[in-house]
Amino acid sequence: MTAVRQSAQTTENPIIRVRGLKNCFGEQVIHDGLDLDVCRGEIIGVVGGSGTGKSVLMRSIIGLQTPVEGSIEVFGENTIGRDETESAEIRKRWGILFQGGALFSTLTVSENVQVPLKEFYPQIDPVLLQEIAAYKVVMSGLPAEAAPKYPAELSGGMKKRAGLARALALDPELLFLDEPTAGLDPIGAAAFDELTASLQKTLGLTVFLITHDLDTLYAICDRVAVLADKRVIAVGTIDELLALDHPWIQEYFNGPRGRAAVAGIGKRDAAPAPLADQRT
Ligand SMILES: Nc1ncnc2c1ncn2[C@@H]1O[C@H](COP(=O)(O)OP(=O)(O)OP(=O)(O)O)[C@@H](O)[C@H]1O
Repeated sequence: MTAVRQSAQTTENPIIRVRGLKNCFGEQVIHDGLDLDVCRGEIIGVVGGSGTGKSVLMRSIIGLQTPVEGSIEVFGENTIGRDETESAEIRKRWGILFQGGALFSTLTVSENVQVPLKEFYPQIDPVLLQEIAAYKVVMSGLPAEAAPKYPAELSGGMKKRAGLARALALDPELLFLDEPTAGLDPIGAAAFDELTASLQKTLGLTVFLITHDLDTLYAICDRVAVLADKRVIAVGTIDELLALDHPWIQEYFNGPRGRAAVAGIGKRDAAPAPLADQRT
């Protein structure tokens, strides 16, 4: 890995530590010798061409994909090969927003948010459950009236926020977001970015964020990890990545869309949208 910025925190106390990861599907090798450290409290963007294995990496870290080789530690704990009780203890410290929100269509927003609470705290009082869910819904920028609605009654942006509310249900330390702004219009995407950044600051979250959205990378990511050639080829700030002479990195960040994203961030910084208006 070309670690263009390795702070002491990165090497001494990463919240996620991946070493020598290898993932295969049959003959197809997705990752080989992949290393990555995620620092506590950062928003790290994970980018790479389509099919480079960003989602498979996330699935490996959260235990949905068992690697062929390598080690993965989250919160300092090895996550591979743990029994159910041990892995549940680790799982309840993170929240996940899957692509598209992955809400249960037959449950209301409130009931969706209650799913992880019921899973980990089955004895919890039903009134308290409702109250926590209502709080998480509002925290995610949805109006309180969204709580009794079903996913089919929500816009795309509202579904993402509902998924985020569910991801925040257990007060996680670590939040995984898989392409959270995909399918949102630019205003909705910018609003979601603002929400992510604001929650990260307020709650002290670490955010692992897979995205193709250059605006998101420029607007809210502290560092970016680049996947190519079956591993993380570089990790650092965008400025640090731009200093690297790698054709994919140069094309990605310095191409027309990258330049447009830089110009757009200037405008966005000049006039941030108030959170109350970010309910797209
Ligand atoms: N369950 C699976 N079975 C077989 N192949 C899989 C499976 N999951 C992922 N793959 C393959 O692994 C590769 C990486 O997939 P992944 O979804 O991680 O890519 P990605 O970088 O997230 O892509 P995108 O940016 O398009 O979402 C792809 O070639 C995909 O077809």
